[in-house]
Amino acid sequence: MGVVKRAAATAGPGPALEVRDVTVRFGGLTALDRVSFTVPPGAIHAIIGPNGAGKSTCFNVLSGVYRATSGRVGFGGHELTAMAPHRVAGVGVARTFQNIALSHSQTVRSNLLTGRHRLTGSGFLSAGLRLPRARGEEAAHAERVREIAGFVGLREHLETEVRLLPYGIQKRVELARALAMEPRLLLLDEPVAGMTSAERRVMAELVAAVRRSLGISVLLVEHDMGIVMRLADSVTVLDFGRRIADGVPEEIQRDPAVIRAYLGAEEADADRGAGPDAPATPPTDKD
Ligand SMILES: Nc1ncnc2c1ncn2[C@@H]1O[C@H](COP(=O)(O)OP(=O)(O)OP(=O)(O)O)[C@@H](O)[C@H]1O
Repeated sequence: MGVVKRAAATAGPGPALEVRDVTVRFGGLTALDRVSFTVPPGAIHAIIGPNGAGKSTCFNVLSGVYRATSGRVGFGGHELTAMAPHRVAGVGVARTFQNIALSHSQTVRSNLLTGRHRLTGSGFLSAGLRLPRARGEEAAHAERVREIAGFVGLREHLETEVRLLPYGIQKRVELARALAMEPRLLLLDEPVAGMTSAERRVMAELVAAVRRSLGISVLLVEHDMGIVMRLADSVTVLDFGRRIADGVPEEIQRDPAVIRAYLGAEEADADRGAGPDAPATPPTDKD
């Protein structure tokens, strides 16, 4: 992995993310029920909980995909709950997706350049006409894409079409595309899902490096408790849309309500005949 600095435009610590009393209802179902938590600048914060707890709904509210029924999400003076996804990205919040959302028939380079479009000051018209300012910008974007690709260990794959790469590397391209947007807060939706243990280790190191080297805050949804307990400074636990615990990983692992929620989920899976690979896992750091 190479060295990359935070881009000048986003230098300095970003603001805190403040989620306050967010409720989301789908008809009669309350997917999130007055959920609150804070992600301080430069922190790695995880949201965990059994299946159906409301984690994805929470991400979708933060990234502008879902509108909250009530509550607020503040980020540096911006109210995210009122914004469409492209505007959320515009204030420095980038996300990755549980299922990779890249242009598979395009190269890694063009996927990363797409991630930078919101930063293109001279606009597509002048870029199309290749005016001098646009040409300068184009070169700066190309250089930054090379740096970011180096940072996530993708430089040798820049000219490869995404569909030809192994899954674990595609997940890194997804992370790199989010970084190409020069975010101040990164929302990672199950970044190690479906990976081998070697790929998981690489991704965990990368996420730690994103915070350490770039100072970017990270909000993480992840089922792999080993990764969560190793990476996160603090954890919010959801169950049936409610926040049942919030604290440092060591506290969370010992919290009786958390243990009950996970054991309850396991019993429910057992009742439904789910096998030993059922995803609900009590939050130990041994898996
Ligand atoms: N668009 C939607 N319309 C209706 N119900 C929804 C919608 N999105 C989520 N839900 C419901 O809201 C609840 C929370 O779902 P959500 O996907 O947020 O949970 P989760 O914690 O991310 O689960 P998993 O770990 O399985 O991904 C579930 O009961 C789900 O069925």
